[in-house]
Amino acid sequence: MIHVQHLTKTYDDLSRGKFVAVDRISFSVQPGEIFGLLGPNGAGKTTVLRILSTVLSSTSGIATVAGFDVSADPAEVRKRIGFVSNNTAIYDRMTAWEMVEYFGRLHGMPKKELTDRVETLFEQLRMNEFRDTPGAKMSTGMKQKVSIARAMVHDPPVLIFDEATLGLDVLVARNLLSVIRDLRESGKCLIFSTHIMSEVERLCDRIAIMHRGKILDSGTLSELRSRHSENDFEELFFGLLSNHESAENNELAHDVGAGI
Ligand SMILES: Nc1ncnc2c1ncn2[C@@H]1O[C@H](COP(=O)(O)OP(=O)(O)OP(=O)(O)O)[C@@H](O)[C@H]1O
Repeated sequence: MIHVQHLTKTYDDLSRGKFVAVDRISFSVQPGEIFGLLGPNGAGKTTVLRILSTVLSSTSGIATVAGFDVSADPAEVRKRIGFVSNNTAIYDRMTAWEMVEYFGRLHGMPKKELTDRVETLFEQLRMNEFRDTPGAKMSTGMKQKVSIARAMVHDPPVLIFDEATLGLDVLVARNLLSVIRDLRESGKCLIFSTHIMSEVERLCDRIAIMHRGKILDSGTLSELRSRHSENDFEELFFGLLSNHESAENNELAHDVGAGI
């Protein structure tokens, strides 16, 4: 469903010059699977997800969603993808219902189909008690549900959650994780990015650990544990990060020594 191969993104940064934010990464995600992108701030997660959702172009490499190339067929990709982040704008004066319906209209959904779909979503995400509440009066949890509903209104087979639990209290975050599990059961293809280790441990079928633009390793939790002979996931994660940093520093020292 999602295929990423040797994907690279270089930014022209005023202070850092050419900066490689994503460095030749590859991964695939299948329907009915939750794929976790785990990495510290600045690892490159958001950049990858923004390329997949067609809002950012890559420098090189290939990314396809449901068989459509993100650069060649962005409109086809957008039809098949929903994006949930932690900073989706919620309009103060629109009600929950109006906001979700509005996004359905943007996707060109016919009236009857749209009304049925919004009914189903409000039921599924338990949003009926605040369907007429305007954005200005919503709690953080209500706003997050509206963000999810509007990302799902066109029933995309792929859903991307970018640091979606950031700033949520534990109860709301827990509820979101359970919604994501339900989506997996319904066969959706899901990518979940976070810097919180316990979330990927509890939720994800496969995990890619990202740092400084690279995927350091990926696999199921048990594959990662056995490959690195480490049962404690936190130890495993920090071990991978610090090995990578030492290797990069050694490479740099070698290049400086050789006058490169
Ligand atoms: N427009 C830009 N111009 C220059 N550098 C950028 C730009 N956008 C992102 N970066 C840099 O690219 C790197 C990766 O950023 P990105 O936001 O993808 O990381 P992330 O893993 O999502 O981290 P975070 O959780 O902090 O958002 C960072 O060093 C960031 O400063």
